[in-house]
Amino acid sequence: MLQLDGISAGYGGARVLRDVSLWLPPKSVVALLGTNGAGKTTLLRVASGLLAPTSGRLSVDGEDLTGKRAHTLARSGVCHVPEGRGVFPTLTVKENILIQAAGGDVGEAVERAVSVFPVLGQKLGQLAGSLSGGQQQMLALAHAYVTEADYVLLDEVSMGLAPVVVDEIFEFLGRLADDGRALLLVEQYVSRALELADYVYLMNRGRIEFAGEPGELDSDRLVAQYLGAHT
Ligand SMILES: Nc1ncnc2c1ncn2[C@@H]1O[C@H](COP(=O)(O)OP(=O)(O)OP(=O)(O)O)[C@@H](O)[C@H]1O
Repeated sequence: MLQLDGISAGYGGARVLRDVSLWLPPKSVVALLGTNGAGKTTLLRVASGLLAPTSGRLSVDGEDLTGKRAHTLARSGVCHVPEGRGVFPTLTVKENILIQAAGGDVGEAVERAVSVFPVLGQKLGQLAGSLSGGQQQMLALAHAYVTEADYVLLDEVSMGLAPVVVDEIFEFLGRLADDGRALLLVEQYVSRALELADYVYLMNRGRIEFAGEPGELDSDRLVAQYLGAHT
């Protein structure tokens, strides 16, 4: 279990998260939804060790990792696919995969990445920055599969992509979930996220305002209060 208990965090003097608790059980899919600026990205950053909380506790499989850096969280099985294109644009696709593999077998890593997104196999020597937006996102997402992370944090990975690419990405997320990875999904395509999710948290102004199963959510209220047009 990836567990955040009573987390407060922010940037400089600005407090963003206020006493947030969220649990991501193994092999589950949890959706984290909320308005722009609610603190979803900040929560993922705390969960992956990119931002130290000012109070509260972060643990993975029972081990207290509060205040530990991102590489320690990565070693404990946490993979963060960040907002935007999480690739190194001036490195080739193959070099990006090599970095994702973090010292593992490169040939095997390339094979795994290409098995989930075959198009990457034709682009291995190309600079990641020259790929289309969708292909860059596929490369970023391949990280989760290549590293065999148990807990995958996904920050709006379908943002700004063509519908056909969004379909492919959701298919991949379903495959990751079937593969037994736990997914924490921050997503603007709410209904698609809820189709995959076992559990959902709604966040507003740095606090969790609802936690429960998707079936318990009143979808009209959800759309009106939190989300705007992307359903
Ligand atoms: N690096 C930063 N320095 C200072 N303030 C920040 C920083 N990153 C985010 N914030 C502020 O923290 C608050 C929460 O931002 P965050 O990105 O976590 O929200 P979010 O729910 O992910 O929103 P969005 O859907 O717009 O990405 C916002 O008020 C934002 O302006």
